[in-house]
Amino acid sequence: MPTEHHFTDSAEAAADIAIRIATTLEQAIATRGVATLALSGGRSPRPVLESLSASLSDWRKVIVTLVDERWVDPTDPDSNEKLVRDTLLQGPAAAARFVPMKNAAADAYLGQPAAEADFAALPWPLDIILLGMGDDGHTASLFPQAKELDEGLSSSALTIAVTPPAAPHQRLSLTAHAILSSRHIFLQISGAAKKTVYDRAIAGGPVEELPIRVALCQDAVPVEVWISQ
Ligand SMILES: O=C1O[C@H](COP(=O)(O)O)[C@@H](O)[C@H](O)[C@H]1O
Repeated sequence: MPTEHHFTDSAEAAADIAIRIATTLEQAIATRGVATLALSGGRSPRPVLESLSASLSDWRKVIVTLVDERWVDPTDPDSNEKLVRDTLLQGPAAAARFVPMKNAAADAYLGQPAAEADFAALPWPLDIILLGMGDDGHTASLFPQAKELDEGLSSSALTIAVTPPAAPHQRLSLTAHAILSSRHIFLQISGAAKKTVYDRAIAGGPVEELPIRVALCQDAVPVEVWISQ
């Protein structure tokens, strides 16, 4: 079962996640000389990333990457890379090494092999995977009812190209295998709608129905969840 942290205020939750990420990265650097952090996109992580940027003094030994990406130009407002560059990778945090998911290929399916090679070159297991969750129970870009979902749940690859059934843009996503090849999974849940989905997910059931169960219904990797209004 995940360890839950409850907050009434989402800003306080975001600040607490940032502190927890920073201390975990510092421990990883002290132990292994390098720390790795894979971030989700969307709306939820913005305050975490803004707070985290100033929470660590030395970013030079940190590798930052993504959990998923929309196959759009990195200047597009929907780009998760843009979110991370605009929020986290500012000031001293610009010294971190950022590994993008998006490359120059024309679409996510054509780009997946090069992205897979980039991700295979990272030092696994990653130290932290920060997950979000959509109101449909998707995490990363493992969407319920996507035609690639079974492969995303069972593949031994690290990455998969995905066409979301009801969301814009082709995606590249970490697979379930990659998500569970991490030392820590942190999950951010804010708002009543997501809390309802989260409660359904931890009650058990098929992972295909609510893919966030990949992270919640397993014992291999410790999971911490920050829940706020
Ligand atoms: O499309 C995505 O959605 C989820 C949830 O995003 P949010 O805007 O509801 O916070 C996110 O975790 C994922 O990385 C993103 O690409």
